[in-house]
Amino acid sequence: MVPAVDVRGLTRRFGGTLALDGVDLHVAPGTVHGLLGPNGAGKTTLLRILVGLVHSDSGSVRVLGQDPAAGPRAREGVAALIEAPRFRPALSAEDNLRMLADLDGGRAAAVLDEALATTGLTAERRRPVRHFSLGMRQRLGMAAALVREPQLLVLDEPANGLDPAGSRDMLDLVGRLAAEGRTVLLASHDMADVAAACDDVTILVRGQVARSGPVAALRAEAPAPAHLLETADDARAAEVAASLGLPVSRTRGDTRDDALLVSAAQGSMDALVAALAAAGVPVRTLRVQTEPLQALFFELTEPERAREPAS
Ligand SMILES: Nc1ncnc2c1ncn2[C@@H]1O[C@H](COP(=O)(O)OP(=O)(O)OP(=O)(O)O)[C@@H](O)[C@H]1O
Repeated sequence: MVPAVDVRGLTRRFGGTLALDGVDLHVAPGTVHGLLGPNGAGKTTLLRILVGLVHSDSGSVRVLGQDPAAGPRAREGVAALIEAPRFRPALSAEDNLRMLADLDGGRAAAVLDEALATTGLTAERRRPVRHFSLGMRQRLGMAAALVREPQLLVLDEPANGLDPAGSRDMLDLVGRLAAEGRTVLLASHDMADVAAACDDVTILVRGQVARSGPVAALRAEAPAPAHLLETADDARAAEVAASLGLPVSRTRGDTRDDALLVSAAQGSMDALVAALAAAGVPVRTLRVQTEPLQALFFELTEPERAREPAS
């Protein structure tokens, strides 16, 4: 099967900045692939190269088996939402879509209706876009990508500007598109979103791939996660944790100002809970505070900070 994205040794320099430095990226068809990285890591540059907006300096790039730099015909089947989409403010949502996608014919009307419905914009379709909020523009950007009926969707921070409900809807939409057999490559700063929505993830750091693989494998590789612990007697609980050699610090709790933070693997947490029970200290709350992917991300991007005890 032809990979949706096959990038090898990709390099791109802007003046003195090496934005991409020997990047390899493989995205299997029908999967959702997340691209994570701190500000300036090269995510947007990589996505822009994949859709032919920026050229590479060296390396090989194949998107749906084609070289995206070869021209628009080579990019058929690919649609993107990168940066704030631009629309004609005086035109309605549907007129903007019609114009952007250069739609005509019967099939086009059905595609347009479906794109508006999928992005939750049916009721707003006749409103001029100048009245749209940032989140509605983002949805319309997604609709504009969908009217092209892409096999591969390239999304740069698709939940940007969306409220929590909109952000959840966007994730659900990504899941539905993948279930239809489409491939999605999305850059995001939200680890929880990536962990929830993606099959695979690539972490870029300073233009290089720091890690790439299935989300489950990367989570398993993550350092011991921080657990939030609330008990009936935190002072005693801290002593019990310390006696087991577990790093413990104070933090703000879910239900009150004071709680404990214990960084340990699952097995050690099981032992702690048993020890607390034996010491007569009831546990009220115990949950993972840091998403494992986030812990791995911090270890890769800020190794000094990741090793500091939480305060
Ligand atoms: N057109 C450009 N001209 C000069 N430098 C650029 C250009 N585009 C990107 N860069 C630089 O390349 C590096 C990578 O930028 P890029 O936007 O790809 O990172 P990013 O991972 O998408 O960051 P963010 O999370 O902030 O969006 C940065 O140092 C940026 O300043």
